Amino acid sequence: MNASEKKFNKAQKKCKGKNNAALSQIAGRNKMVKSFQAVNFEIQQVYTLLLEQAVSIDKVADLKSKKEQAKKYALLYKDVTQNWCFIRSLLLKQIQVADVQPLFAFTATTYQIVIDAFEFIGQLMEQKQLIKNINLVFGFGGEENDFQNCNQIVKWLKRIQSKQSEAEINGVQKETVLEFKNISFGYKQDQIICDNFSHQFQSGKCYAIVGPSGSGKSTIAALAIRLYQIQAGNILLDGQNINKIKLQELRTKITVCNQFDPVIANVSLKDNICYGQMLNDDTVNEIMEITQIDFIKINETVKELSGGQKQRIALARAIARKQTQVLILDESTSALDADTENKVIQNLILYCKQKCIMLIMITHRETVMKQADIVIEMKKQDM
Ligand SMILES: Nc1ncnc2c1ncn2[C@@H]1O[C@H](COP(=O)(O)OP(=O)(O)OP(=O)(O)O)[C@@H](O)[C@H]1O
Repeated sequence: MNASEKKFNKAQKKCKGKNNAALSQIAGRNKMVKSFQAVNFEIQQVYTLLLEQAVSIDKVADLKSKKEQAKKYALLYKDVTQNWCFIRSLLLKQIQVADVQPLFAFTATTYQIVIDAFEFIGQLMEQKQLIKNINLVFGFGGEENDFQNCNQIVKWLKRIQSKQSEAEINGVQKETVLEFKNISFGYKQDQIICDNFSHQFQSGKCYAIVGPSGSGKSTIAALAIRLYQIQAGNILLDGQNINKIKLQELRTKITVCNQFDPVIANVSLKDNICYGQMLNDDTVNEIMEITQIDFIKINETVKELSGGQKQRIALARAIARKQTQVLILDESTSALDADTENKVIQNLILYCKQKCIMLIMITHRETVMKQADIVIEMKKQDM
């Protein structure tokens, strides 16, 4: 066991039971947020929370002189808004500072989010002592300056948000090829998960990726959207190396609906599905039909949901992304009963064929596998 693994194990022990589960969940949700790149929606969510906190402040004095400072904060904020699950959990007091302290010991990149979020909060509160700052964010009982920053951020976020909304509409569908060319990857140097994997995926076709647990199916999805860097080979989207494609653009073209607990915001079903995009009610209703969402009305606020209901909203959100050319479903229907799952998969396949979207389903279910045009079997590597 090397030094970082020892640290990791020690930290995990400290971060007992419930906290550990909550943090893993947040890390998973954060991955989902990263892959969706729906920054404007995330901004709106955090913005609402901040606004609620700052509501008692009437107006901001001397905005102009603080413009540059506010811009800096806003840009920083935008960058880390991808980590909003974590920040939001802090703001909502769902987790406490003490819960996350052990994570500082983690060296794995997954937990970089924690450090990013802490750095952000630190900078937001103008470099004051870190923990003290976090308490200020929690309570918003701080000095006037903090509120001013908060209001300025809000204004800048609004501008960033309106620009992004404009950019996100007008999706076009076209023929797409996603090619994995002799790729090799392992999370650790001495542990190969994908060994010389190659496959060419075409749009309009439906694929199933199957194989034993741990064979690297989800890893393939993560590599396609550059959550990790491959160690050998190339991944090409329409002939272009994905490393050369802007992350935002790549993750707009390739949507991964993963098996993590999806982020469901306490807003209307429509807003949860649109997730920052502008869609009309007819489109949302059509998506609800495809994904068999019949347990809640379009304008109803989403509250308590079962696992299968959450999964259907996550699926709806994935297919609602207008610029998606490649849709990867990573066991996205695993919590549905057999009947509903079959209906949803059938509808999805039809929808993707009509729209010329490449559909890749990662699954353990034979019924799902049977509906695919092409089945790709992953093999577990010897460790
Ligand atoms: N973030 C990570 N850090 C380190 N190892 C990881 C990480 N994610 C997955 N692994 C390891 O990589 C291997 C492949 O995992 P992956 O999730 O891709 O498999 P899978 O075929 O999708 O499995 P399942 O069918 O159980 O979902 C597993 O041994 C897993 O423990």
